[in-house]
Amino acid sequence: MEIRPTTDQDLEVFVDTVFAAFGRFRESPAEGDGFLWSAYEMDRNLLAVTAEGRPIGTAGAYSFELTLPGETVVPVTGVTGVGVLPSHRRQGVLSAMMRRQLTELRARGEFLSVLLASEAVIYRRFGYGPATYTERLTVPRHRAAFARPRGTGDAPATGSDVGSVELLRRAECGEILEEVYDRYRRAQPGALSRPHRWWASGAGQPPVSTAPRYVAVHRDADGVPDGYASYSMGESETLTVDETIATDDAAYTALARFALGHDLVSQVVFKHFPPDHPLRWQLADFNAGQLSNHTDWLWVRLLDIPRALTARGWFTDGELVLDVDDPFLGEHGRYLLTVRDGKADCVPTDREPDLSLDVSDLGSVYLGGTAVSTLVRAGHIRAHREGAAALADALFRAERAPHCLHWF
Ligand SMILES: CC(=O)SCCNC(=O)CCNC(=O)[C@H](O)C(C)(C)COP(=O)(O)OP(=O)(O)OC[C@H]1O[C@@H](n2cnc3c(N)ncnc32)[C@H](O)[C@@H]1OP(=O)(O)O
Repeated sequence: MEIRPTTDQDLEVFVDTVFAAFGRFRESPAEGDGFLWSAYEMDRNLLAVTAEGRPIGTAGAYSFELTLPGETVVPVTGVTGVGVLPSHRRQGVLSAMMRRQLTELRARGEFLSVLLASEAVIYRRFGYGPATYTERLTVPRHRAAFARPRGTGDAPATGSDVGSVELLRRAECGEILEEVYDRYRRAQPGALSRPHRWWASGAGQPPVSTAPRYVAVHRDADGVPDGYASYSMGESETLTVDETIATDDAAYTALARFALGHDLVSQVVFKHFPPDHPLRWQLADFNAGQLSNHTDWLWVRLLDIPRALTARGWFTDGELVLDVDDPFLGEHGRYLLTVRDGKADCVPTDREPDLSLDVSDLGSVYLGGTAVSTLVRAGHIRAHREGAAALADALFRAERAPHCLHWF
């Protein structure tokens, strides 16, 4: 077996191999998936081939930006299109591709890679940890009344809207979606960029794909778009919102009100509902909205620990010694992390550790979406002194729960 880089000439064979690994036929893509492969960067992908030259495995890489806590935007690799033909599984093909890919990413100077895992049992061994989560909120319309907001004097009350909502179709508002998404993702920890070629080629799920959708565009008091909700109405009088993107809470609330105010609808499903979103608190009946499909979304892998830890913003001062194992790459390091005034310093140390952890666990806590204390209680992370987990919880916290809804 050989693993080789691909070029544009390999696009067809790469796509065919990915489809075969997923047991799908290219001729009948799943509804709304769009043409994901039109965003492939063929100079970044890998193909595993047999000695006879037959393709058996694929691993792709996209160039994204990721927003870290503290509104820091950094380059990351989005690993994608990973597959091995059913005839060649459990013989180490994926492991060889992952090793090659991680080595190449480091050689390019990358310090973070991310992915969406098809199965949660695959990627921890390669150093990835689940770092953002998503869920679905279903609200029956007859229970969707909003609580009366508390107004203070002449100031706008929470949930009151000084803007407007315009109803458009997906085909007529591509530029607005792209522009609003870009402003949103720069301030949202855990969010990924959606490069122009994704929107231009419809590579992804709605509303990136050009599947027919209605789009409610929210504009602020000056008429500038500051949010959108892409949605469709389907079976069982259900209105399904693909994604709600808003640059502030007022725009989000206005779009939620818009969706929940539809006639001929008995329930509204908000896909990709952010885990810490206040919408349930805004409804008169706290239990009106049912959360379901809570699942992992973005998995994070640190390739350069000091660089990754000093790149993000921090919100509490403190000092921790982290003892980090990276079994897949056969590495081990002990680092003194010192945070002062929002910035971190991270240097090798031989001091006694506060916490011992695997690099995959560091990936899970890195964006602030998984509490260190949870992983201590789960037996993943070892705390060596009392108070270490609580301090680490406070340190790794982000300004809000990280959330990613880009599908790739
Ligand atoms: C980012 C993405 O693209 S996610 C998409 C991932 N791809 C898919 O889900 C498509 C369908 N599945 C596949 O193509 C293959 O099963 C893959 C790519 C997941 C695994 O490829 P393989 O070449 O079989 O993996 P490999 O032989 O290197 O396995 C390495 C280890 O992981 C384990 N492993 C690999 N896949 C799985 C799995 N799906 N479930 C449980 N264990 C797994 C193997 O048992 C092995 O364990 P060991 O080291 O203890 O023996």
